Amino acid sequence: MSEPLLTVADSLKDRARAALGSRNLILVGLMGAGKSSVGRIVASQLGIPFIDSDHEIERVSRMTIAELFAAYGEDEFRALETRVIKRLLKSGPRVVSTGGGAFVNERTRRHIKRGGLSVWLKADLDVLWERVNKRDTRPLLKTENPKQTLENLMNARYPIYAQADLTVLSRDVRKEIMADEVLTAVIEAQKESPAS
Ligand SMILES: Nc1ncnc2c1ncn2[C@@H]1O[C@H](COP(=O)(O)OP(=O)(O)O)[C@@H](O)[C@H]1O
Ligand SMILES: O=C(O)C1=C[C@@H](OP(=O)(O)O)[C@@H](O)[C@H](O)C1
Ligand SMILES: [Mg+2]
Repeated sequence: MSEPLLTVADSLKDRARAALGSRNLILVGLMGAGKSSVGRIVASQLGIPFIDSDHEIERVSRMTIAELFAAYGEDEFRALETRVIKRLLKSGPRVVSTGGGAFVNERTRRHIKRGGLSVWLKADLDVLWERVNKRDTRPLLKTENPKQTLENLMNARYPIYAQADLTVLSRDVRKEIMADEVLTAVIEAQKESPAS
């Protein structure tokens, strides 16, 4: 009797899982890029735990991100974010979705670079804006002109996100398709650098 053929989708998951090994996969990029929602799908495809650093920060502090910014300011939030991400990356494999400012912070970036394979979900301004303007939970966008603020953040941060190991273009396609593209990028990276 012949062996059942693996479906294309199964082989994508399996190949990505093998390529990742015991490393963590860390999603970085601007607000609205899809780190939290795509990261969750990627983890479930890979069959490994998913953690969103913002959710973990909210869990340990018992405050929302907005409350933390309001009560302690951005610098304190960044210090807490560094500690939480350092701890989350201590063991793997996991998919860790970070908040948009995490990779921009030098200390946090160092932990991410050491802690696994980083993926930048890169999107253009209109895609990001369409997504973030539907919710008012992001303290950095509570400005007179939030779209301009987002554009300023893009200009300041994109050269830094470009230091991530991999880049995947985040566009208006289903989140499942974005997740498959992340898996494909993990496989491709392994082909280019099999020792890693
Ligand atoms: N590929 C996508 N297509 C449509 N909507 C998306 C896509 N990716 C994310 N979203 C939506 O955009 C918003 C921001 O996504 P989220 O995952 O929270 O981004 P991030 O964590 O990078 O800020 C959410 O409402 C999410 O459902
Ligand atoms: O870009 C940033 O500095 C931030 C992004 C947010 O996460 P998302 O990128 O998941 O929205 C959250 O960590 C906080 O509001 C600060
Ligand atoms: Mg998020």
